[in-house]
Amino acid sequence: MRFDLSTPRSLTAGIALTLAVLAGVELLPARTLDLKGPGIARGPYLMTVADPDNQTSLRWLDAAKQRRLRCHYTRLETYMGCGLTYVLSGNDPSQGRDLSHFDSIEVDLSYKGPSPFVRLAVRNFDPRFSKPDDINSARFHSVNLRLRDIGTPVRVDLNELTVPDWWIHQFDLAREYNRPGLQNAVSVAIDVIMVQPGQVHELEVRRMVLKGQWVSRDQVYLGIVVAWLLAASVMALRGWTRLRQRYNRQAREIDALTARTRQLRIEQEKLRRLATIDELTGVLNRRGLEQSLDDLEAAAQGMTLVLLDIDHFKRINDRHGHDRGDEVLRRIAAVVAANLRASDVFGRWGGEEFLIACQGKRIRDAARVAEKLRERVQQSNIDGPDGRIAVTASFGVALAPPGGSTADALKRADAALYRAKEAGRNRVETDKTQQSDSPTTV
Ligand SMILES: Nc1nc2c(ncn2[C@@H]2O[C@H](COP(=O)(O)OP(=O)(O)OP(=O)(O)O)[C@@H](O)[C@H]2O)c(=O)[nH]1
Repeated sequence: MRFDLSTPRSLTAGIALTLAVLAGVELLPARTLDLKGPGIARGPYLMTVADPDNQTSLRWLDAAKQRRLRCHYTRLETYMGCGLTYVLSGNDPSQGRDLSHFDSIEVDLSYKGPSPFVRLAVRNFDPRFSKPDDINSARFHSVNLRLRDIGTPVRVDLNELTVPDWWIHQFDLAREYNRPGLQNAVSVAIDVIMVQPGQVHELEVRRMVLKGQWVSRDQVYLGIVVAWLLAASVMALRGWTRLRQRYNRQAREIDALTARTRQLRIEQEKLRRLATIDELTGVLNRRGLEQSLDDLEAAAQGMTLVLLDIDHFKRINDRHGHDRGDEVLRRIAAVVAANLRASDVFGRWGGEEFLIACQGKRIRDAARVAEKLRERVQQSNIDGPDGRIAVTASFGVALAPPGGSTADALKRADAALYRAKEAGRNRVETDKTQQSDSPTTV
């Protein structure tokens, strides 16, 4: 199963696992170390010095079990030890046991005597300052157990152990060395201090067991937090990657759509152009001309219209054939186009008839343009296998004043053209009804 926190199933599984781990930590049996157990510590040793008299002042009451000891000093000695020691180091006095994993020590002891408390002490060998040949240089930690606290098994938290002032003063070390720490404990002792001559102290140590967790709760909690953070990070990363992939895919789709739209626009433009272009001559066809005239009319700036009709074109067709007739049409279109301005609108109005719309021209100027075109057409004789084709054209010119009707102007241009034909062809006639010399431009 893929662990995905975004699914309710995985989330439930994650929560269940967390609860199971938390419960497991609570239910896990405690880690124990019985100092009196076999092979754990050497001893217990009586706290004697090499003074043969002390042998009698300090002795086991049960030599076989070595649990009960009695101290009775009859006179003041240099060292009046009254207690027992468990040695945790082996042959190498600098190698002790790491007790830092333990939280507490359970002691079961009894005491009879005048002392108000019994002392529990642990020494820790620290290679930074402890010397193997001087056990006193191993850092001393102790806690005093008052009489009301003993007699029955008592649990002493290892945090209660402190480094006493006398030890700090004696070694005068840097402050950080005086902090409690049991990473390398070399001995654990139970004793009575400030023993006076004549006093009798009886001490029995029945149990000394260290207790702790196999895994520290803090570590477990930290592990759980880290695991959830990791899972959340993986989720976030996966989500981000998915978003990124979706974004890239959509970006690619948008690119493809944009390219397709661009292509369609180009094709549409091509089609639009094709629909407005005369296939034979390549100039605007009637539809194209009508669109352009509509635009000019909408601009309301006025225009002059020149209708051009090839003279006796039927005869050309008849004499030279339809193909040559087509060629003449193409040639005339080219000649006219070459003699117009870019702003002029020009196209084939139908058959052998062409229309020129000049924006903002006086009718006189338009007539002049028509005259020039007439000459150019006349000069454009077309040579062919069956001889030269003489071509002329007649022109009708009319004015569409600003805001005036183009259709009306076209009729008048047509009437003028008719007159040109009537008058013998190869000539320019202008519309008489709307003659005006005022410019149509603003
Ligand atoms: N080759 C060719 N001929 C065409 C085309 N369109 C029209 N025509 C011909 O053009 C001729 C026009 O003849 P008419 O309208 O009688 O006019 P015309 O012979 O030019 O006489 P006028 O205009 O009076 O000088 C017809 O014979 C049409 O068939 C074309 O695309 N190609």
